[in-house]
Amino acid sequence: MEKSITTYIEQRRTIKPDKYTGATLDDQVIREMLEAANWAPTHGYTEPWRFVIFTEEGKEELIQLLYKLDVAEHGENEVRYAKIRARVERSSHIIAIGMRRGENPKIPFIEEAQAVAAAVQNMWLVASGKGLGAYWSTGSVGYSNELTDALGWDSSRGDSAMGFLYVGEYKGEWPQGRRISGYTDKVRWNRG
Ligand SMILES: Cc1cc2nc3c(=O)[nH]c(=O)nc-3n(C[C@H](O)[C@H](O)[C@H](O)COP(=O)(O)O)c2cc1C
Repeated sequence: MEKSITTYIEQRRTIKPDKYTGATLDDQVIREMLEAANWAPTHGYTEPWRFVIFTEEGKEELIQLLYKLDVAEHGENEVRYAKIRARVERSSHIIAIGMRRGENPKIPFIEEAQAVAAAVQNMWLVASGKGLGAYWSTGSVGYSNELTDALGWDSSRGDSAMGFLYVGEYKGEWPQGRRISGYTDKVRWNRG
């Protein structure tokens, strides 16, 4: 039987790079994810999501960039360097996520950020639906001006990086999801 959309949503999972096989996926699956991202909703067709895809030799550049930002915050640290390297190397593609501010001043920052999050969710659903590992990491530098500008966006005009979606092949058992409470604890109905 075909899976329903709610099942895809419930089975979307965070799977971190230490669980990936290390194999390189065909770019085609990433293109499908990006196509899904581009169908996210926006207020005023601003379509603010931007992505930089690091794969193959590009991963080395990302390791150096992430470590440079990490050193600025924590100083030189070999253990941290090894963690950054392993996370990137185990991944097949790492999608740097950005929000590019539109020209319409009536659209507030929060709406552009929400649109980007919707785009990431779309990508993530496609990845999980294909049984791939995916992990959205923001960490301490995920929104920084330094990262934003290093990725080719412009923090001075309000653009912002929004972390990374790590993607990789996963062969393990599909993880169980967990929620602290059901939706009924977060919802109030009003029928007048
Ligand atoms: C905007 C955003 C940023 C996140 N950043 C991190 C992060 O920096 N580190 C981390 O371990 N998990 C991060 N996560 C993943 C969450 O921890 C994860 O989604 C949560 O544990 C629920 O698991 P699930 O995605 O399998 O439902 C982030 C998730 C979102 C939505």
